[in-house]
Amino acid sequence: MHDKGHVAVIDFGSQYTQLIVRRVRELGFFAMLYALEDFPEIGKPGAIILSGGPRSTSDADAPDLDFEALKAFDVPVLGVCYGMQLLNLKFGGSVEASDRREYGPANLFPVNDSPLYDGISEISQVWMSHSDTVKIIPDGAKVIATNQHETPVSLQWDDRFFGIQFHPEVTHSHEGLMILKNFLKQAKELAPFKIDDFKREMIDNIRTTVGERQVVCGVSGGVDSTVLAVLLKEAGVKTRAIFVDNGLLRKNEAAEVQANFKRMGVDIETVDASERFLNALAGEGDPEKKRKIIGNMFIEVFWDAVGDAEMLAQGTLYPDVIESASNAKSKASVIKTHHNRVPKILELQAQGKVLEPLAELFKDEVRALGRSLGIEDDILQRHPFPGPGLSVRCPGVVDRERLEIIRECDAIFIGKLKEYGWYDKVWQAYAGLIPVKTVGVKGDERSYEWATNLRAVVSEDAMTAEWVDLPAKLLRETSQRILNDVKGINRVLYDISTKPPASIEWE
Ligand SMILES: Nc1ncnc2c1ncn2[C@@H]1O[C@H](COP(=O)(O)OP(=O)(O)OP(=O)(O)O)[C@@H](O)[C@H]1O
Repeated sequence: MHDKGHVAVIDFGSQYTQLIVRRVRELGFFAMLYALEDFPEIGKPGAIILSGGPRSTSDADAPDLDFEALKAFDVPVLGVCYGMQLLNLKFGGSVEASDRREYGPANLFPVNDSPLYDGISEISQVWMSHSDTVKIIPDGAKVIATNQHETPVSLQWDDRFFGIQFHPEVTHSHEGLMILKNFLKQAKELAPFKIDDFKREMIDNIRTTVGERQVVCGVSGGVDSTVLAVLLKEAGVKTRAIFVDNGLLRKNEAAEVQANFKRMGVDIETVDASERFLNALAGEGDPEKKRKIIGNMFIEVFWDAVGDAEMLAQGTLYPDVIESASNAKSKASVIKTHHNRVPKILELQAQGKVLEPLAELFKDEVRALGRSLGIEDDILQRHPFPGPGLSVRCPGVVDRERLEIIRECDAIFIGKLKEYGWYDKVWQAYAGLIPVKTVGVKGDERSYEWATNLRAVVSEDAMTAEWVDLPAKLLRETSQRILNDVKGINRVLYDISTKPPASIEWE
C-alpha cells in the first residue's frame, strides 16, 4: 500500500521478525514484512531491515539476497543478527561459529562514534540469541559496539550500512526502541503510519476492488469482524453481514450483537441455528469431537445462508499473514479457523474473490481503526471469546441446562468485574461449569449439585497467561450471588492456574 518511504523488513525466519515491524510502527513509521523470496520486489522503501534467522551463513543453502540490488536501493540498511552476519560477508568479512553460544541478556558497550548509539547508555542491556559471530571485519568497516567479552556485536560498514548482533525489537533489550529510532533517523524519507490515512486508503481500495459486486462477511460480534463490517459500510459497498447464533453464546449475547450493529447502522442477518448445533452436539463429551462438530456445522450453516457469493470479506490480521508468509513461499493468508480448509473459500481465493482489508494490521491497530470508525470502546475492548463458544467452558457433554447455568454464573461474574472496574484490566474472564456433583446444604436440605469455576487472566498474546489477584470482596460478592441465584450450583471455585501448564479455556 505505502509504496514510497516504508520500512521494508526482510524475513530471514527469526521468531522475532514480526516484532520488528511492530516496533517500527510504534515509532510512527510504516513498515512491511517481506518474505525473502520477494526481494528485491519491495517497492520504494525509505529504509531496509534484514531480520535475524535460525540458519548459519555457513550452511550450504544459507538464505541469501542480491547484494547489488540491496545497494541499489540507496537507503539505510540495518542487519539484525543473521542480517548483520550476512552483510559482513557481503562486504568481504567473515563469520564463524562462536566459542560461546550467547542466549539471553548481555551487556552492550557502544565504542566509536556512531549515530546508531546516540543517547544510548555506556552499558546497555540487550538480548542476544546466536551461535555464530563476525570474525574478520573488512577494511573500511568499524566496530561500533562490543559485548562484555569485547567481542564485536555491532558494525558499521559505511554511512548507511549498520549491523547489530542483538535483537532490538524485544523488550529485554532495554534501549532497543531508541536504537531502532536512531537507525531510522538515517533515512531521508519515511512514510508515517497514521491510522486515519490508512483508513482512507483502505476504503478507496475496497471501493475499487469490489465495485458493484456484493460482499458477504461473517460477523461474530468480536473486534475483527465488527471493524470489518463497519469498514465495508463506510466504503458504501453492497454487503451482507451474517451472524450465526450457534446456541453457545453468552447471556443476551445475540440480542446485544444485534443492538450494537443496529446502533452502528449496519444491517446484519441473524441465522438462529442453535437447534442444529445443540442437536449435533447431543451426548458428545470428547473435546476434539465437539470442536469438530461445531466447526463443520458453522461452515454448513454459514454457506447455506450465503448461497452463491460474489465476494467474501474476512477479518484476517497481519500476524496471520506473516505466519504463513514465513512458513510457506506463498503469501496466501491463513484462513480464519471457522472457515478452515473450506473448498468454497479456497475456490473464491483462487478467483481473487476474497477480500482481507485488515491483513496489514495488528490487533491494537485494528482497535485504533475501530475507534477512528466511531465504534464504541465497549465493543473494541471486549474480551476474546472462543469460536466454539461456551462449549469449551463446559467440559464433557453440552446441553441446554448446563449452558443456562454457565450463562447465569458468567453474567454475574462479568457484572461484578465491571462494577469493580476490573473488566478492562483483565485479558479474559469467564465462569464455566465443572460437571461434578458435590454435597452441600441449601436451606435445611442437603444439596447435590455442580460447581462453577471462575477464571480471570492477564496475558499479552494468549500464549502465556497469569491468573489475576482479584479483590476478595469482589470474589465474595460474586460467590454469594451465584450461590443464591443460580439453581444447580452449590460451589464456586476460583482458578489459580497459570498458562502453561493450564490453558485459558478448559477445553
Ligand atoms: N457466530 C458467528 N457468526 C458469523 N460469523 C462468525 C461467527 N463466529 C465467527 N465468525 C467468523 O469467523 C471469523 C473467525 O472467528 P474467530 O472465532 O476465530 O474470531 P476472531 O478471529 O477473534 O474474530 P472476531 O474478533 O471477529 O471474533 C470471524 O472473524 C467471523 O468472520
